[in-house]
Amino acid sequence: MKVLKFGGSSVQTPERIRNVVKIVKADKQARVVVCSAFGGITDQLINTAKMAEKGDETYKNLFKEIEKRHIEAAKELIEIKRQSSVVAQVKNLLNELEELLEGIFLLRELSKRTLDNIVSFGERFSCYIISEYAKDAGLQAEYLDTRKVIRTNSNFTNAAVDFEITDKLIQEYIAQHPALQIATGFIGSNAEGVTTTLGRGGSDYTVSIFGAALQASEIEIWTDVDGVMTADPRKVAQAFPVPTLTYEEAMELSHFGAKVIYPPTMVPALKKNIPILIRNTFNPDFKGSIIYNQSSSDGKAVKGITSISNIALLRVQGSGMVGVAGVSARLFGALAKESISVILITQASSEHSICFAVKPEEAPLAVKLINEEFATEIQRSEIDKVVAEYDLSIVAIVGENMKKTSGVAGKMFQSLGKNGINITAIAQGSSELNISVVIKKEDEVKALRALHQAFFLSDIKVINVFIVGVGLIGSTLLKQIQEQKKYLLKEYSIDFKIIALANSKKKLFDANGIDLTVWKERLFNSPENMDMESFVREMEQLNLPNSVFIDNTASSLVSSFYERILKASISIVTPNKIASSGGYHQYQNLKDLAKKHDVVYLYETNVGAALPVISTLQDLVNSGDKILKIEAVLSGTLSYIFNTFDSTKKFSEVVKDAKLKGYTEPDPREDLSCSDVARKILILTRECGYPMESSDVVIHGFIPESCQKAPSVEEFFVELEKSDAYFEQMRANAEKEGKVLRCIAKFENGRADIALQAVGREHPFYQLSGSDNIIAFTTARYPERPLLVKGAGAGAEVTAAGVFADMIRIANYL
Ligand SMILES: NC(=O)C1=CN([C@@H]2O[C@H](COP(=O)(O)OP(=O)(O)OC[C@H]3O[C@@H](n4cnc5c(N)ncnc54)[C@H](O)[C@@H]3O)[C@@H](O)[C@H]2O)C=CC1
Ligand SMILES: N[C@@H](CC=O)C(=O)O
Ligand code: NA
Repeated sequence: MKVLKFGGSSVQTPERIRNVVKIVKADKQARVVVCSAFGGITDQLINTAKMAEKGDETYKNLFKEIEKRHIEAAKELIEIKRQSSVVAQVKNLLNELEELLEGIFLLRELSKRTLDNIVSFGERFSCYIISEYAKDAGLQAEYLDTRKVIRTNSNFTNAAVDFEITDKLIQEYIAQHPALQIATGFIGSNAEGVTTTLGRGGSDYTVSIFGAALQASEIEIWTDVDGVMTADPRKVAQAFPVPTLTYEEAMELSHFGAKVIYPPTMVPALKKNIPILIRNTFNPDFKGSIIYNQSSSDGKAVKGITSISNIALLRVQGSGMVGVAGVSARLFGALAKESISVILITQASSEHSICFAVKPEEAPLAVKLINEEFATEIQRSEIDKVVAEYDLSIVAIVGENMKKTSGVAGKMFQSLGKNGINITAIAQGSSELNISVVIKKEDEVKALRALHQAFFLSDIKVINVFIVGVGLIGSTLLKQIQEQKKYLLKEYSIDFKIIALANSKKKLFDANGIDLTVWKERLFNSPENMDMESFVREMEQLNLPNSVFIDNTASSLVSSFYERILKASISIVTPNKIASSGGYHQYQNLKDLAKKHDVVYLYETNVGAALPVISTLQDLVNSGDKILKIEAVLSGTLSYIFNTFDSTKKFSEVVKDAKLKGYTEPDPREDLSCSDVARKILILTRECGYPMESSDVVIHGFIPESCQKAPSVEEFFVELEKSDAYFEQMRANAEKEGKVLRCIAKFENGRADIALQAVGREHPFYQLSGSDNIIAFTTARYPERPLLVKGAGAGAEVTAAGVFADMIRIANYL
């Protein structure tokens, strides 16, 4: 035998009622069906009564609405030949309600007793109409006004059930009434037969009472969600229903906001050990959640993540508390006197402070009470004056199996830490059913998402990506991400979600992720103009976990925001060399900030594009090797130029060709003037531990002064053409000696310089082609034959691939 309950949203409209009856009809074991008032009616009844109490005559309009809704529902649901008698019965009830309201209006008085009576009409209307419709639908059904069987005390609006009498009344009634009972939720009556209501959670409680009294095999609570969810789906989109949970887990989860079921309503079921199923009326084929007394064997330590959005934290501390008995008794006694409920408590074993959370609206009174209670100690400076901290949230993970599993707390704190979420207080009940942390309110949703990710989606790691710069490198990167998306998801469970894109003109944000097949159109058509300040602000405000910022520009304005971005606990990947080659202090500061905020700052493509140059150097240094010398060809552009330039080509043509092939900087003067190489060798010296500045790098430039000084890229090319003969001469001279030209950067004995050199066959840099870079590390461990890194050092594909590889490194770290 089963008992079922359908809440207000399940019986909101005639169409939904038809669906409910269909579900009931399909269930041969259903014995009692408890229903709530039609969705919204209870509140409307209360409002109507309150308006009448105030003498506001427009209460009559509200009453008319209530009247209309029920008569229309009856007309729509009941077959023609029985309609008039059912409508007449509804009208009788409505007349009774109308008279009651009139009485309130005349007397201007609304007692709790009267309010209970008024509110009871909601369930009486709905269950009567539903029972009549059920008959039409072919069920042998009857209306049960539960005031006949649920006996309570006279604590109106929140009456306590007398189980001894109630159980007996229910058992007798059901024994005498073989038809399916459509029973009113929420209401009962006292010993004198006066109507009462059961307080919060009303109809859930009713079905639990019936289930327990009848020793039902199951209690089904039909609602508008798929079950008890792993997290609030309005805050965590990936939340999913928990298949099984214990009564205790359900209570913990419900206590903290997941309002699927009101905890006390489970008590009768729990006492008789009756499973409670949570089912979705809008998705009846889904099996929902089962709440019973077996802890699950699926190995999942955490069942759900939940939160209380707004709390205040109070701290009572001082030397006068250490080892003194009775402090907490006085503290919580003072709060209890004013019925202030304490949500969470922590005390360190030093006994120096007690910290606890209350509702923010109760905090001022709590502060006052405590300061009064401990006035003497405060005056003697034994206890500090207590103050409240506001705008905080509690986030908790819940699960019975946590006590059997190690590392759960570690995982919780790690995932919060990595997302820059600071923990103000921690509490774990000794039952180990719940670990709660107090954090800033603004971090609540981020924390829920990060924890949900860590505990439930560990199979798929979503990395939220913000990209500025979608030129050559940026657009190639997007293409690569799109091509590789499926593979990364399948092989590594990494999901790069592009949340924002921008170029120098437009920006586009979409918290649901931007579809990479249409990013160009979307960015182009975006109504939002780009400015870095608002881009960063929006990124900060979104406050998404596992966020990564990608800078694919060559802009110093963009890199000037890195500091702020790292401080917001957002990792950075960039091929832009400006930050790493600016002031040494800034370079070091960014590295320190990344460490401090537990995020990652990667810039491998600053030198040699995707070639493992910086990481190799870091490995050498970190493992204790000593760098004696670095000699390198660090410009893909210059390498390409000198590998391609021969007697058949003009120098200026080859430079244009390099630009076309995507090797040059956005401004090719930077390549030709060696300032790009200077930046790269400077970065390498810094990675070796030398605090060098760009002015310390000596450049023996080789382009004529007129080119060097050209005020624009166009004029630069004009000047370059004028110098074609000069470059041809340089090349021919080298060729005569059997040599080739190479722009070589060198770092040795703390000194860095760059010069164009003619090298012969014996030189390790002689054999280069395309945009090859080569880097030779002579170290204590590689003294004679240096460690060489060689390969294409510029170009869109390799550079984007290097950026992508850094992103994957971060994804693996987060
Ligand atoms: N081409 C290559 O082989 C390599 C390039 N790099 C670096 O990659 C970066 C990008 O180079 P490319 O893609 O060739 O440049 P690009 O000129 O093709 O694209 C730059 C992008 O940045 C955007 N942008 C510029 N200033 C901006 C601002 N203030 N705010 C927002 N967006 C801005 C532009 O609108 C454009 O979308 C540069 O820092 C370059 O040094 C690094 C290694 C190799
Ligand atoms: N313009 C650069 C690109 C890589 O940093 C080069 O030519 O090497
Ligand atoms: Na590199």
